Amino acid sequence: MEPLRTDEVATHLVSRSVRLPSPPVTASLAAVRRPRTLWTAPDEPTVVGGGAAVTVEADGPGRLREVRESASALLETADVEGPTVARPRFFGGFAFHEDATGRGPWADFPAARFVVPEVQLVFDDDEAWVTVTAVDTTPETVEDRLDAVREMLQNFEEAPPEGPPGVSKRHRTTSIDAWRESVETAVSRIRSGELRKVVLAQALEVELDQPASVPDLLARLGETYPDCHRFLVEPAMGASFLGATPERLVSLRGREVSTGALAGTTGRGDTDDEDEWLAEELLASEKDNHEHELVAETIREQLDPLSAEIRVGDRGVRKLATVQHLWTPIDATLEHDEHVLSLVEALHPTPAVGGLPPKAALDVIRDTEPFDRGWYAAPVGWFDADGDGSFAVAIRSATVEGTMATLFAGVGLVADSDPDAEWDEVQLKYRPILDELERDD
Ligand SMILES: C=C(O[C@H]1C=CC=C(C(=O)O)[C@@H]1O)C(=O)O
Repeated sequence: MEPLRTDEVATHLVSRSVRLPSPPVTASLAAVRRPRTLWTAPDEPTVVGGGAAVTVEADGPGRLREVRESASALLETADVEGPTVARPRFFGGFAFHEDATGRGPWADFPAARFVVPEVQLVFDDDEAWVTVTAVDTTPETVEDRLDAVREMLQNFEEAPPEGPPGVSKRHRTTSIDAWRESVETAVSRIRSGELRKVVLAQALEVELDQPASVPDLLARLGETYPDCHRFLVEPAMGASFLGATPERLVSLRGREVSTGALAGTTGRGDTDDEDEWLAEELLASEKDNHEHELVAETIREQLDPLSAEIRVGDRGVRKLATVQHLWTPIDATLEHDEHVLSLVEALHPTPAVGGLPPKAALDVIRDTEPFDRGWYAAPVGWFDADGDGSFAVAIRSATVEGTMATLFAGVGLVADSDPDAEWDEVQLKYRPILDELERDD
């Protein structure tokens, strides 16, 4: 089906849900058809989506508003029967830059793309629900399809999990010399007062020994990074974009907002003592605290005009399998009702992935990075008919297409950043995905 452009007349959505004996998440993802969706987030039901009942795309500076308007028109008139947990939702995301170029693995990724899955499975504690949504059809047709999908899921034979596919070749988009030069130039611009912080990234293209199984890859990421947001978004054809990100951009329920600042990084120790020492060193580091404070301060400033109250928690250390980060939880209560996409628009890109001032930082990123960021470091997530929703920042991520994968990782640069230390930090941030692609032998 052709995506709906935002200037098209809305069609009529029909959606029905039924409860299922909980099937395994990975098998469900393997069973549904493209474009597939996966969303898992701490304290939220996991969602698997298959197919697209409707697709909304937009580009340019008004892309978030356009998506919201098209989606709202569809959801407001939808004929929905089912419990709230199983309600149809739009899943998708945006490119990092509003004028996305779609180079390299991003050829099929527009500047903004959301789908209502045709088949949506929601896993909430021990319960699972399947929802079928279709456009311009009768409730009876949707109910028949729901029966067929339920039967297919119940009879689906789960294949044994595949291990990592193995990596045969690697190609860096940035050499160490080019990196040193870029970091030195960025740092001197920061020292001269032109900007305060910029996040520069690299891409790593890897050739796999065999095509990666996306459901298995995501399942392994879930075992190693259980507290991260895991996501999968796919255009109908072309690459899959997936990741396990520790960074929540924003979640909105009613008027309650949850977000946080995540910036400042160190490695994990080989022993408990070394790990603790690294965490203490991170908490005491002037450079990392400055890098972090710029993010926390900007999020507070961006939420301020929309909020009746903002609550900033204590700064602590968030430990992940391969790195540890400085982390400050930030919650707010909104003054008025808002759509989550308005908050996404206000917050993206935070200085954890862009920089400060935002425009100067984005110019440095565009002028320096020799590859297209595409959807890396951009918002991915979902929203519903009430404008509630949840978005993560798509870092610790990669595109996967057949036997090719492209991994992305970046670092925040401030006045006293050292090019070689930042290079090492980028390599650490490739690990979550690379570890699941490489074979041990
Ligand atoms: C841009 C990335 O990480 C950001 C999030 C946490 C810590 C960061 C840092 O310490 O530089 C980055 O700002 C990435 O992983 O690609």
